[in-house]
Amino acid sequence: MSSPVLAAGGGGAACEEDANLREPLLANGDSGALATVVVANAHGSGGGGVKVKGAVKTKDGYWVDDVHKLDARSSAADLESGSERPLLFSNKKVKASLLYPYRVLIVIRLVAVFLFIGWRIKHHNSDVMWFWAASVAGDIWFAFSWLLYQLPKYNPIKRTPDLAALRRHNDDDQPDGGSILPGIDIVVTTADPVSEPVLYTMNCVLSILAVDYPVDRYTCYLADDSGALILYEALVKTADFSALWVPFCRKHSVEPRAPESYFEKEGMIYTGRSPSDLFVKDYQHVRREYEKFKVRLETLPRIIQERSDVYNNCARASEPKASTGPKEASNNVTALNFDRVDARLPMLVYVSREKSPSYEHNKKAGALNAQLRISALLSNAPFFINFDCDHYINNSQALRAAMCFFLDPREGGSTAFVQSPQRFENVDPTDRYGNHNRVFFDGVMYALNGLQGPTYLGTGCMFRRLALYGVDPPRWRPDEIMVDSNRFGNSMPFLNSVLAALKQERRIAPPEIDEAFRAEMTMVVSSSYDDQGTDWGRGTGYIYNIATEDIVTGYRIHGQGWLSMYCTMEVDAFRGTAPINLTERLYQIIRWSGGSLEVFFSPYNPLFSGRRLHLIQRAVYLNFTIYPVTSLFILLYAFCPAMWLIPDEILIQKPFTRYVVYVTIVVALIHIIGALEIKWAGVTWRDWWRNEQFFMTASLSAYPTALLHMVVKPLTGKGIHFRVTSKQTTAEEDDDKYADMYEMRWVPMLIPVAVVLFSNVMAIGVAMGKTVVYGGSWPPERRGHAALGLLFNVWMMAMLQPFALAVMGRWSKRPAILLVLLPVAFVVVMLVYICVHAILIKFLPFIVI
Ligand SMILES: O=c1ccn([C@@H]2O[C@H](COP(=O)(O)OP(=O)(O)O[C@H]3O[C@H](CO)[C@@H](O)[C@H](O)[C@H]3O)[C@@H](O)[C@H]2O)c(=O)[nH]1
Ligand SMILES: [Mn+2]
Repeated sequence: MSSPVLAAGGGGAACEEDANLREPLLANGDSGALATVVVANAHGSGGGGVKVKGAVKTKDGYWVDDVHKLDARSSAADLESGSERPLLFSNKKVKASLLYPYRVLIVIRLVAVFLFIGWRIKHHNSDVMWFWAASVAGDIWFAFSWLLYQLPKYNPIKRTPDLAALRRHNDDDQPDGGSILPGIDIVVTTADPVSEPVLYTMNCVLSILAVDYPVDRYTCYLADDSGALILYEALVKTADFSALWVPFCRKHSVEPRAPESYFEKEGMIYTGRSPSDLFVKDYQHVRREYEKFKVRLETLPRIIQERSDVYNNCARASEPKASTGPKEASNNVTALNFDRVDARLPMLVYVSREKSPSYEHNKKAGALNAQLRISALLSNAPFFINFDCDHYINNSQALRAAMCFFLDPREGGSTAFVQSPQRFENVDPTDRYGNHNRVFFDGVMYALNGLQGPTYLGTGCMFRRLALYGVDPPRWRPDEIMVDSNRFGNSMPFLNSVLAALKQERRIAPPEIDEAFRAEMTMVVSSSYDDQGTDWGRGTGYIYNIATEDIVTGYRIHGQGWLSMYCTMEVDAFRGTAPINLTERLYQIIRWSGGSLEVFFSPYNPLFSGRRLHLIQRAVYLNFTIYPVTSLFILLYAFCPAMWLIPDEILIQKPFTRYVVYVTIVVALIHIIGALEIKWAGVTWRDWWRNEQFFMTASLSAYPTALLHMVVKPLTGKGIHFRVTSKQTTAEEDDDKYADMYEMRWVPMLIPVAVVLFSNVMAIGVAMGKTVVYGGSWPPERRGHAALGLLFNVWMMAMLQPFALAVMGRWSKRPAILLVLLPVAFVVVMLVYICVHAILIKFLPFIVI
C-alpha cells in the first residue's frame, strides 16, 4: 500500500505578523528584551503569583572565543556596513589554562603506557604464561584504542549560532517583509504504532508544525513504515488540532511546542507579551482542547476496530454501514482571539510505502530514501531533516539555528549536515544506565567539531539535500553532474527535481496532484524502486545493510570532503526518549556495536575508503568501527577474581607489586584526564562514572554478543537486526514514572555479566575465609598481594553496580540495600568456606582448598 495524502494544505489568510510576536526564546540571541515569566502552577485555578526569572546563565566558563577560526575576509566592520554576508555563528575553543594541562597529561599517559607495555614484555614472567601473553595483547589493544579515542580531542571547538543575525539578514531586511530563508523538508519516521506510542509521534508532528520558521518554506512528512490506518487518522486529527495549537504557540511564544511536554511543566512558562490574565484564559482553553484531542487519539483503535467489524459484517449484506465514530466538535478555534496572529499552517503529508516479501525494504534507511524521493516531487527543499518519532523540537528556534551554519559565508557552502545533540527526558534522575551519554554527546562531539565535524547521529540532523544524493562539495564538484537513471532510478520527474536541486531552486507551491502524478509518487516510494540496479543505499541516499545507517551515511559524506557542524543551544534544540529498561538498552547497544563492526567489514571500512577524509577523522571512524573488540580483553580480565577460588596463589605478572603500581598509574591517569575533560565538556562526574560503568556492563554482554553475531554472519548471512526500540512503558498502570526501569528481562547475553558478578561475590567471600584460615601463616608479601587483589574485586563490583541494581528489580528503589545485602553475602560465603575447610581438613586432608 502506498498512499501519499496531503492532509493539510498551507493556505489560510496571511495575517500581518506582529513584530512583538516574532521574538520567542532567543536563548542564543542577543535580544535580552524578554523576561521569562513563570505563572505559578494554576491547574485551572487562574494565575497566582508571577515570578520573573533572570537571564539564563551560560556554562561556557572554560571556553574562549577562537579568533583564528574567524575569516579575516569578513571583519566586524564589513558586516555592519552590509557589504559582506554576515557571520552567523561564533567559535569557541577551550581555555589555554585547561587545554594545555589536558594535552600534557595525555602525553604523560602515552609515555606511561609505552613504559608499562615495554616493562611487561621485558619481564615475561608469570605463573600462567598463556594468560600473561593474552593480557599483554590486551594491554596493547587497550593502548591502541585509547589512542584512537584520545587523539581527536586535542582541539575541541564549540559553535554558537547567532539567531539574531540570521533574522536580521534573512527576515527583517527584505523589502517585501517576507523571508528569504531556504526551504526545509522535515520527515518523522515511525514503524510501529504499538511500540512507538501514537501520542508521542503526534507530539513530534505538532512541535514541527509550530516551529518558528516561515510556513511557506517547510513541509512536514510523516513516514509511516507500519502502514497503519490509525496513524493516518491520528494525523488527520492532529492537523485539525494544530489549527488551534499553532497560533496559540505563536501568540504567546509558548515553549516547548510539543503539547505533552508543555503541559507537563510545573508552571505555565510564559514568554509572550499579552497581559498574563489573557494568557491564562487561552492556556486553559487550549489545555482542555488538548485533553479532548488525547481522548480522540486513545479511542481511535476502538473506533477503527468497530468500523472494521461493521464493514466485515455488512460486506456480505448489501449495504455496508461503516461508522466513522462519533462526530466530534472541532477545536473551537474561534473561542480564542487570533486577530494579529499568523494562523497559517505548513504543508503536512502522510506517506506510507509499499512493502513486499519480494523486496528488501531496508528499514529506516529505506524509509528515509523513499522520503527523499517523494519530498523531491512534492516540495524539493534544498535542506532535509529527519526525526525519530520519539523525539521532538524542544526549542522553536532549532531549525533557524541549524540554518545559521549553512548560510554562513565561511564554510557554509561546504557544510553537508548540522547535527544537534540528542537529549532525553524520560531518564531516571540518577541515569542508572548511562542513557544521557553526555561523555559522548558533549566530549566526543565537541572534539570532532574541531576536525571535519560530528558524525551523523540518526535524528535531529539537518542535511543539504545534494550531499545526501552523493554529490561532491563545491570545491571538487565537476561542472557537469550526471543525473542519470542508473544512479537515481527511472522517474523522470525525480530526475528533473535533482537538476532543480542542483540550482538550489525550490518549488514553493505543491504541484497539481492528478492520477499520473499519484502514480509517480507511488512508484518512487516503493521499495522496488531501489532494487532496479540503482545506486540508492550505496552512493546515493542513506546507506543500506548496515544497522547503524547513521554513522555510515555520515562517513560516506565526510569521505567526499564535506564538513559537518555540531549545533548546541542553551535550551536543547530537540528532545527524545531513551530505553530505561536494561534489556532494551542493551539490545540498542547490540545494534549500535554490531552496526559498527558491520561497517568495518563493508566497503566503507575507514582504513581503505573515504578518500577526502581528514587523517584524524579517519582515526575516529576507525575507532567507531572496532571498539567492541575491546570487550574480549575486558572479559578476560573480568574473570580474574575467580582465581580466589583456586587453592594456589596465581600471579599474572611478576614482580607483582611493581605491576600493580604500573596498572594503578595507568588507570588513575585516565581518570585525571577525565577530570579535565568533564570540565570543558560541561558534564558531571556522575555522567563520567555512569559512562564507565555502562561500558563495563556492555563489555560483558552486548559487545561480545555483537562480536558473536559478526562471527556467525558469514554462515547465516544475516546482519544485525533492526529491532525497533520499544518506547512503551508500563508506567501507565503504575504511579512510578520509572516503573519500566525495574523490569529486566533475562536474556542469554546477560549470562557473562551475571557470572562475573556472581564470581566476584564468591571470590570476596572466599578471600575473607582464606584470610581467616591461612592469613596468619602467609608471608607479608602474599598478604600484600591479597590486599591488592581484593581492591580489584571491589572496583569490579563498583563498576557492575547498575547491573546489580537491575537484578534487584523493584528492590532497587532503595539502592542502599546493596550496601547491606553484599556484606551479608560475603560473610555467608566466608562462613561456608571456613566450615567446608574445617570439614575437609578433618575427613579428607588430601584435598586442599
Ligand atoms: O523499519 C524501520 C525501523 C525503524 N524505523 C524508525 O527508525 C527510528 C529509530 O528507531 P529506534 O528503534 O527508536 O532506534 P533507537 O535505538 O532509539 O535509535 C538510535 O539509533 C539508530 C541507529 O541504530 C538511529 O537511526 C536513531 O536515530 C537513533 O536515535 C524510529 O523513528 C523508527 O520508527 C523505521 O522508520 N523503519
Ligand atoms: Mn529512539
